[in-house]
Amino acid sequence: MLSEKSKSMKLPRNVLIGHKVIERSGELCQGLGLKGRVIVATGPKTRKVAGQWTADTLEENGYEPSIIEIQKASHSEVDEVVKIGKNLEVDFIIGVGGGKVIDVAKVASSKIGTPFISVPTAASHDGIASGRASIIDGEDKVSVESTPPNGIIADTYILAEAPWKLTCAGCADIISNYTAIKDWELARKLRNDEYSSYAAALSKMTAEELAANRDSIKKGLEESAWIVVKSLISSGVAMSIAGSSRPASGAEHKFSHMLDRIAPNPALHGEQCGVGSIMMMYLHGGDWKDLKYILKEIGAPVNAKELNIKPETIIKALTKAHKIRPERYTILGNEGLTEEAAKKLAEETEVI
Ligand SMILES: NC(=O)C1=CN([C@@H]2O[C@H](COP(=O)(O)OP(=O)(O)OC[C@H]3O[C@@H](n4cnc5c(N)ncnc54)[C@H](OP(=O)(O)O)[C@@H]3O)[C@@H](O)[C@H]2O)C=CC1
Ligand SMILES: O=C(CO)COP(=O)(O)O
Ligand SMILES: [Zn+2]
Repeated sequence: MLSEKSKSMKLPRNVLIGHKVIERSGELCQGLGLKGRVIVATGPKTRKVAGQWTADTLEENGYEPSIIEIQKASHSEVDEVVKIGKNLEVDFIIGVGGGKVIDVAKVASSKIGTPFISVPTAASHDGIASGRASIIDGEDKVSVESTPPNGIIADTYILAEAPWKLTCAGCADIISNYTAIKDWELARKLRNDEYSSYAAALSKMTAEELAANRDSIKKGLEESAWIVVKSLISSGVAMSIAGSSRPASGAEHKFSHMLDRIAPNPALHGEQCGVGSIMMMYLHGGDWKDLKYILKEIGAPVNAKELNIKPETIIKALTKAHKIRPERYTILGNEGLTEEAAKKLAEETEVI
């Protein structure tokens, strides 16, 4: 009954995008009513690029920052941040870095119950703006529900200087929304899965916008960082609306997560999702050639060789991908692909 229906959505409140907006970190935090002590979680490289800068800016604005360097997205590092945060009685946490740093800071702030500000230094995937976090937990490395950032500071000057490969991976993560949506629609039809047409439309539109603007995505162009980070934020919001990663994660993500488990040297998250998306689009009977063309134009990998992953590992990942998060129904079904079908799929799409 409609009268009994309820839904809670947590979304970022203040988003600052632009050239050297890190200098306005204090202003964003004040706008959110934040005061006092803050942990600035950052990485060894990203500290030099933006972490120290953020801490200095906050200090100039009357905050008391303490910098913590994150090495790995692991539970022990989350626990360490939580411990330090409780000891210092911090008022909020800022994550300044790539996905690893953002996820650790996101989960730690959620555990302490403090606000969280996301300051991505690389436009590498859509976790920078979402309420999802991916922490290494033995075999398990899919995202889990956490708290979305209260604020986002996306400095295009920093993002444009990040390794270009990371930006291309972010684009591919967005392009993979095309197949994630197809899987979600399938699960709705076959399983009556909960579905949000708003979240699906936003996710699809985000991929379409990025594809339409791909000519402006070029190395060294600050405009590119704008386009990509806006898309990543939009995709993150789609996930927050849905209350799950469904709008941005389907069979192509299962394939990527399986590669993370079995490949000796996995490629970047978005790179693997992009290649997975080509193959899942083929299975859906969609225009996989166009999707491949878009990825190629962006400069993202489109085959096993470019991922630097062996063909046999690709086939194995295809046959085992359905075992990731089995409750999420996708084009891979409950049984997954046979080895022969997986080989044929990878060959026909020229992934191997
Ligand atoms: N929450 C979610 O929904 C999702 C989370 N993930 C997770 O995110 C992580 C991957 O994130 P990703 O961003 O690709 O990789 P990392 O955060 O591991 O960053 C990759 C490397 O790039 C460096 N780096 C980042 N920004 C810059 C910059 N501007 N200049 C120079 N170097 C830079 C980092 O430095 P440093 O050493 O300082 O960190 C690091 O060495 C994984 O843990 C993955 O599981 C992936 C997808 C979705
Ligand atoms: O990467 C994501 C969306 O792009 C999150 O997906 P998962 O929930 O599959 O980790
Ligand atoms: Zn992703």
